[in-house]
Amino acid sequence: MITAPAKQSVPMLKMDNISKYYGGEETLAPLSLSINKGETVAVIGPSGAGKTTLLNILGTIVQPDRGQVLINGMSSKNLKPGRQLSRMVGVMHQQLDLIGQLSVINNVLAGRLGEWGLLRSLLSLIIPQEKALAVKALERVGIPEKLYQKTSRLSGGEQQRVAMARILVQQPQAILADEPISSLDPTRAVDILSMLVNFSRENGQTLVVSLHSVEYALQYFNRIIALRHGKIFFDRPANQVTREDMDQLFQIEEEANERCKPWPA
Ligand SMILES: Nc1ncnc2c1ncn2[C@@H]1O[C@H](COP(=O)(O)OP(=O)(O)OP(=O)(O)O)[C@@H](O)[C@H]1O
Repeated sequence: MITAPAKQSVPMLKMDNISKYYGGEETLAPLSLSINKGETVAVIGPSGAGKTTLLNILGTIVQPDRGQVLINGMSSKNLKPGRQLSRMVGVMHQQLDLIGQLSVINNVLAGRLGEWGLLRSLLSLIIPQEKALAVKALERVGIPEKLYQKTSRLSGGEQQRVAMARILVQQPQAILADEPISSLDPTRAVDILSMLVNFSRENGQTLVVSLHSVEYALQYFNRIIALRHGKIFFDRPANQVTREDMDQLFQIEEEANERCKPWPA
């Protein structure tokens, strides 16, 4: 009997030999990786390793100097900004990109801008469009009562929830979040991170998050991509990462130690 070959699914996110230079310095070395649909991935590494740059390239916010990014099998260069791109990837930046002067509902509905044309987007500032979507998303992140509040009056943790509600409303196939818990205390950090991971799992979305906390990376994510000096230091399932891997990843540079030696007498 002849059996059909197993159908290979297209990776959700793929980087082929990506390089990025800033001021002549190599920020990302030729780097390749592939992330499947529905994977939850933490990107970790020392400060300056290139985590934000990697996420920004995957999110098509920054263009690589060499190589190509494929999103759901399509070159990112061919994805049209607007509806097509917003259905594929949603990005949560460290700074959240909320407009403080606007009410929460308008910031949440900004997740729909990719779907709406210019006129509808402008109209929504006066008469919020698809209000039910915003209400539902705010209920899911636990702050439905903040619907009409001015966003700048919310606490840091509440603003983080607004940014999450905006992603829920956008419903991209892949969510890229850059240090989504950096400004939060440990209890709120756990709330936000578990919410993000649970929502993306429920919706079958791919999730890629950059994190400083190794502990949270190992606890919440299936796969860990570790960067060091713009290169992949290791890339493996979270349950196969060892203490030794982490020690090596974060070890202080020998040169840095040299620099810190006391002056000779
Ligand atoms: N727009 C830019 N212009 C110039 N240099 C940049 C730019 N963006 C990043 N870099 C440099 O690229 C390197 C990697 O930065 P990146 O922010 O990607 O690292 P990171 O791993 O996210 O760091 P952190 O954990 O501190 O946020 C750093 O040396 C940084 O100074």
